[in-house]
Amino acid sequence: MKENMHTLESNNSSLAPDGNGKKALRIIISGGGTGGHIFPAVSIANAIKELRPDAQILFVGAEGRMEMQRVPDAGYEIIGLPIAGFDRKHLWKNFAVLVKLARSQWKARSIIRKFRPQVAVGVGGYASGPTLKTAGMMGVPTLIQEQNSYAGVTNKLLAQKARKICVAYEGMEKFFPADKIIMTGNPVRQNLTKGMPAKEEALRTFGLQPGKRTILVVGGSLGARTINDTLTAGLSVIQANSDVQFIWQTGKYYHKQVMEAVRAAGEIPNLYVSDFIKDMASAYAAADLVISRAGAGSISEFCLLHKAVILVPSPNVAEDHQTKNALALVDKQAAIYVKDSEAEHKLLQVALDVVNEPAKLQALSEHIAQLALPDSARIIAQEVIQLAEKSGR
Ligand SMILES: CC(=O)N[C@H]1[C@@H](OP(=O)(O)OP(=O)(O)OC[C@H]2O[C@@H](n3ccc(=O)[nH]c3=O)[C@H](O)[C@@H]2O)O[C@H](CO)[C@@H](O)[C@@H]1O
Repeated sequence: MKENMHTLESNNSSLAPDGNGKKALRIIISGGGTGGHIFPAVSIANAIKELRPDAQILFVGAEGRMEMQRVPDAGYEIIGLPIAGFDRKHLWKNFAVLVKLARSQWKARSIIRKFRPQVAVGVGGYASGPTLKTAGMMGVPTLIQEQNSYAGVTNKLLAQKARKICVAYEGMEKFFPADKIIMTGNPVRQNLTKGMPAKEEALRTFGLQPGKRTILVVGGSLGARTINDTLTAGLSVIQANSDVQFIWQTGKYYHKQVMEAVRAAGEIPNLYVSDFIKDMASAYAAADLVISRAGAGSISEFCLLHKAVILVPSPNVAEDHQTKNALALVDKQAAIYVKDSEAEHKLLQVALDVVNEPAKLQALSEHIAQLALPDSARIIAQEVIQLAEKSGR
């Protein structure tokens, strides 16, 4: 923290215009909790930097959450707030949550005072609440980005004060003031759309063989119990189908248990297992077919990369929004849908059938490609820069 504060102080010394006579930009991006919030944020930051390399960008996240590792990995500075979510099961525990919220607002205030941003961008997740609320109260213009077809609680609250609301689905006027909405799609990390590795090279990074059909299995940024249980129960099927290879992301929480089962099953050379895949560009390049949860960010990536996919939406998310995300694709023959409750008895067989049917893979890929919304990060970055330039700060 001391180090962060040191950087903040040095940021203060650069409030003057840059060498080109343009105003030096200072932008806060806040939110996180899961990859679905963090990676769009990183992508927006990258696009701002592409347009304005002089811009200073500071992330504000939640202490102990995934963004505290992933944002520095992407090359940006982040400060954590001591924020936590409300515990709906144990109401008595929420006193501590309220104290953390107050401390977070106080800390956000001090960060904003020191960094003096011209704009604060919220991408959803715990930290964006206190950061954007405080920014709004201090007169800093705010922009929010909603990834899903169903608006999160934090974004709904922040929408009243926000200047712009960037969305990825039609019909978001149900949640947000229509005049602030801009249809941008979800920003995807630039390394996934530019300069992907060749398939053979990608397979080698996972220790897999070139020339074999490959299935990438991802359970969103945190992993998915149903998908992991299905593959664990199917280890002998995977072993028996050695002409098909698997790249399996388990998520941090399930990794140990999965690895025990994999070790007990004996040698499976056609299987690569990891808790989290940092190099998603290689994972996508290697895959002929993807099995995945239906998180909004993942779906945007499948569309942009034209990936044939089987979606197993999580039934445990607000308003069942992953099923809605998935059905929007399934209705256009752009994805295959397997219900969470049916995954264990049919997912693996459906995947093995489809991956061996080139015409089906091709059709899925062509249909999903039509749903891609490219340029999302750049469009959002332009909005952010415009707000910053207009602000009197
Ligand atoms: C359980 C839950 O609350 N899920 C929500 C969460 O999903 P989740 O955090 O899983 O997010 P998404 O599916 O939207 O995106 C996952 C992101 O993680 C990346 N990735 C994934 C695995 C991996 O090993 N490495 C890696 O880099 C993917 O490339 C993608 O960029 O946020 C989404 C966007 O708000 C929501 O739609 C989801 O419903």
